[in-house]
Amino acid sequence: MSTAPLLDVRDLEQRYTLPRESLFRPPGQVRALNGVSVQVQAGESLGIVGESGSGKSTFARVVMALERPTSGQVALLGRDLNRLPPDELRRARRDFQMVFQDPYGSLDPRQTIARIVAEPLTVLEGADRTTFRDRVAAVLRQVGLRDADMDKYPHEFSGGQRQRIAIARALITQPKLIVADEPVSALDVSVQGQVLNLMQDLQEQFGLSYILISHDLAVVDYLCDEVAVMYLGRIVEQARPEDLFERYAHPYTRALLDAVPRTRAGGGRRRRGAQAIASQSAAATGCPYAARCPLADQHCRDALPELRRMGEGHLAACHKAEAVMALPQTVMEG
Ligand SMILES: Nc1ncnc2c1ncn2[C@@H]1O[C@H](COP(=O)(O)OP(=O)(O)OP(=O)(O)O)[C@@H](O)[C@H]1O
Repeated sequence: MSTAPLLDVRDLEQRYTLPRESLFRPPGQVRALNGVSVQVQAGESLGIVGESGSGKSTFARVVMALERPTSGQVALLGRDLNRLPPDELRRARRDFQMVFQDPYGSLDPRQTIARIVAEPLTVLEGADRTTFRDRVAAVLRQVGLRDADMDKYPHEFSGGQRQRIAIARALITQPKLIVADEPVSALDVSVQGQVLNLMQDLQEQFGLSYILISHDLAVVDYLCDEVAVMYLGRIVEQARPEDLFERYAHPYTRALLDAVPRTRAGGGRRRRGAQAIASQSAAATGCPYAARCPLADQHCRDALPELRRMGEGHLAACHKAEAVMALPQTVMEG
């Protein structure tokens, strides 16, 4: 039996016009999202990985309806968020919340934890924040903090605790989807696991879905049912984590895996190594990855590869996918 997805993203395009370099030249454009389609089922989690500049944060902002896409659709529970009147969009925000990367920068230092955590309710229900103390206390307990913490200020907490506070703020509206943009990358490695465990527990308890954006493949492996690999605004591979790590079909996925040595199932999480910044000056035709790809031939430079099925639930946009899958996939023996 197939059920309607919680989130249905279709053909998302986001172009930014760059400032004119000179009066005599037309302004340049960045195609931050280039035809992204993806679905998330209720209670399931999607990881988005890719280098800096691949469009991950743009995807998060557009899915959160913080910016309107140039074209394409973001439907949550069957409602196209970009077509909702402002009032309905404000009410719909109850169902999707965001957790940001920086637990230091994302919490207002002048506000108490109670006010910070109650903020989404204030926006939604417009009532006085003091009436929300019981609900704040309840979510603080859910994230492993104490009732008394609500009268403190952010500087009194460690990085991991601040991220728990940010998660509490996202949880307070009882959302169905939480978009988490690099939720643990600013934290010590020892604390990362605790926050990911908490996110997993909350998912089981409340049937939440996550979109988890990370440059760290180990993080998405831990928490996600499915992983999409982005390169220059496109999804170039999408699969269950075990397939992505053990049967990857795109050379860019291999390059990402090579950049972060790790072991599966061993808790061998590590911080990222040096990551190249992807260039947006991709040729209009051909595979955007061809210039960096060791397997590229003339066909790759001429024809854009579409996403195609490589196995059950496994998509890859590579003319050489079969050859990539036939390579010894030994990079994971970290
Ligand atoms: N408001 C904007 N105006 C112009 N260009 C933008 C804007 N936002 C993003 N971009 C460009 O869009 C591309 C994708 O950026 P985005 O921040 O989404 O990538 P990312 O994968 O999230 O990178 P990072 O991991 O560094 O956050 C980049 O080339 C970036 O410079």
